[in-house]
Amino acid sequence: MLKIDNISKTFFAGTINERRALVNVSLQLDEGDFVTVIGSNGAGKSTLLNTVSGRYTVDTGSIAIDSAPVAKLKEFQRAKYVGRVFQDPMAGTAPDLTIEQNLALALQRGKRRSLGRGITKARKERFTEELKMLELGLENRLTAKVGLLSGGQRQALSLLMAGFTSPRILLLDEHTAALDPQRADLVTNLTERIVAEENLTTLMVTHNMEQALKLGNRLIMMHEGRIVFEASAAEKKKLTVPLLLAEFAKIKGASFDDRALLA
Ligand SMILES: Nc1ncnc2c1ncn2[C@@H]1O[C@H](COP(=O)(O)OP(=O)(O)OP(=O)(O)O)[C@@H](O)[C@H]1O
Repeated sequence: MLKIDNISKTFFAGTINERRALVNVSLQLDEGDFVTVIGSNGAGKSTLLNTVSGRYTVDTGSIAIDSAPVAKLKEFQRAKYVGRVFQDPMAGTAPDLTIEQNLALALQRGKRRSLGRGITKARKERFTEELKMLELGLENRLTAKVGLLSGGQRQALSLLMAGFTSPRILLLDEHTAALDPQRADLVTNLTERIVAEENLTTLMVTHNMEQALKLGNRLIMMHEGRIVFEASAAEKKKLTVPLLLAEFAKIKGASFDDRALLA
C-alpha cells in the first residue's frame, strides 16, 4: 500500500543551517495499517508526512503508493491518493465557503475542480447523512460559512472531508493538538471510527502517548531523522506509557553517548 524505501531529506544542505530531517528512513504500511508516529521535537515526523504528501521531495530513496512510484510527483498530482488533516484547524477547510461547498470541494479532490455543479440534491442528502455521524449538529448548518465553526468542529469536518473519497493514505499531523481536551477526545474517537469504517491506511503523528497507544495497530518512534523504535501489532498491545517513556530515555541517552564518543 505505502512503501517508503530508504528516504533521506536534508534542508539547507551544505550551509551552516543544515538540518538532516530524514536519514535513511524505510517504512511499509499494508492495506488498513494504522501507524502512530511519536518522537521528540524536530525528530522528522512532519517531514516524513510531508514527503508522502508531496509537499517536500526527497533527496534520495523512493516512495510508492499502491506500487506506483510517487516520489517525483508534485503535491497536487498525489492529491488523489492522499487525505490529510493538519494540526491547525484553519488549514483543512476554506473559511469563506459554506459547509456544503467545502464538502463538495472535498468530493472533487483529485478530479477537475468545478464548484458550480458540485452541490446537487443527492449530494446534499449524502452530506447530511455524513455530518450526522459527527454528532455536532452540523447537518442543520449546511449553508453556514465554515469560518463560523469552532476549532473542534472544523477539525471534525476536515477529518470527514479527508476520509470522504477513501484516500489510499490518510495523513494526520497532530490533528488534535490544538483542541481542548473534550474536543480532542471527540476528534480522537471520530478518527478511530472513520479509519475503521473505511479501512483507511493511516499515518498519524502525535505527541500524546496515550493517543498513540489508543489508536492504530502499529507504532513508530522517531529521533533525529531516524526510526529508532518500532512496535508491531502484537508488540503495541503490550505497550504502556511508562514503557514508551523508558524507550525515549534509552534513545536520548544513547544519542548523548554517541555524541560524547564523537567529541
Ligand atoms: N521547511 C523546512 N525548512 C528548513 N528546515 C526544516 C523545514 N521543515 C523541517 N525542518 C527541519 O527538519 C527537522 C525535522 O523537522 P520536523 O518538523 O519534521 O520535526 P517534527 O518531528 O515534526 O517536530 P515537532 O514535533 O517539533 O513538530 C528540524 O530540524 C526542522 O527544523
